[in-house]
Amino acid sequence: MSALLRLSHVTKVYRQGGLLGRRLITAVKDVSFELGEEPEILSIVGESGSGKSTVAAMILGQTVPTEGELQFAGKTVAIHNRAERTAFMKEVQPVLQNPFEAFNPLKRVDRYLFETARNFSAGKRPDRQQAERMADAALVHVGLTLEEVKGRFPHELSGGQLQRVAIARALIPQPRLLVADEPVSMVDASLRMAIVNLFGRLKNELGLSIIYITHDLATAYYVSDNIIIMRKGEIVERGRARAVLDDPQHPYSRALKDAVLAADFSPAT
Ligand SMILES: Nc1ncnc2c1ncn2[C@@H]1O[C@H](COP(=O)(O)OP(=O)(O)OP(=O)(O)O)[C@@H](O)[C@H]1O
Repeated sequence: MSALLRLSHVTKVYRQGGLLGRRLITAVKDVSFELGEEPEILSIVGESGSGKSTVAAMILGQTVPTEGELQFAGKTVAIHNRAERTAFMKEVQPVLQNPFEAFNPLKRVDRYLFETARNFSAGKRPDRQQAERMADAALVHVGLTLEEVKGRFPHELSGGQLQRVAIARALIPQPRLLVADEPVSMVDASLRMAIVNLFGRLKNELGLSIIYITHDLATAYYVSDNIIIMRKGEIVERGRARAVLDDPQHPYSRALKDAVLAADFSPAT
C-alpha cells in the first residue's frame, strides 16, 4: 500500500557524556506508523521526554535514526547535502514551537517570505512581484495579507500573528506534509484554538497532511483524525483520535486524560 510517510521500527539512541561517564538514552524505541496518501492530521501526544520531538526531528531529516527506516513518498529519508535538503523541504516543512525564535528580531518578516518564495520556487527564480504574490497567497491561507505584515519586525506582531506568518512561510513551497512541534504552546491560550482550527482548514483546502505534536489533549481531540500516544519513547496507544480519547485503553492514556479533566474541573484560584 502506498503511504506518504512510513516509519518502520525506528529507534533513536543518544549518547551523553564523555568517555568515563557515557550514558545511552533511548529517546525513541521501535516506533512504527504511517500516514496514507489521503490528507490527515495525526497528533502525537505524550508528556515531556516521551520522544515526540525526536520523532519530529527524524521525520524532518534533522536526526538520523539509530535503527529502523523512515520513508517519505516511497523513498528512504536520507539527506546528505544542501540540494537534497532543499528538495526534501519542498515536500516536508517544519512549524516550530516558538515563532519568536524562528525569526531574527532585526529582520522584517516579509523578507523571510520573499526569500522562501525565491529559494523554493520550481523553475525560474520569481521576481519581486511574483514573490510578493506568492507571499500574499500563503498569508491569505492563514487569515492574513501581505499588506498587514509588510515592513513589520517580529516584535510588531503578536505571538499568534507571528505563528501564522511562520505557517504561511511553511506553505510557500507547497509541501505535502507539515510537522508542527508544539506549535501553540507559546501562543496565548485564547488564540490556540484559532491556530488549531487553521490546521483543519489547511488540510481540507490544500490537501495537506499535518503531524501535530502536543501535550495538549484538548486541541488534539478537537483537530486530529488519528492519534498516537507515546510514553518513554514507545507508542502505548493509537487509533482514531476521538475513539482513543473518549475511551482510552492504556493506563498511561487514561492517566493523561484524567490529568486534563482534573485541571479543567479544579476550582479557579
Ligand atoms: N540531543 C540529545 N542528546 C541527548 N539526549 C536527548 C537529546 N534530545 C533528546 N534527548 C533525550 O531524549 C528523550 C526524549 O526527548 P524528546 O525531546 O524527544 O521528548 P519530548 O516528548 O519531545 O519532550 P518535550 O515535550 O519536553 O520536548 C529525553 O530523555 C531527552 O532528554
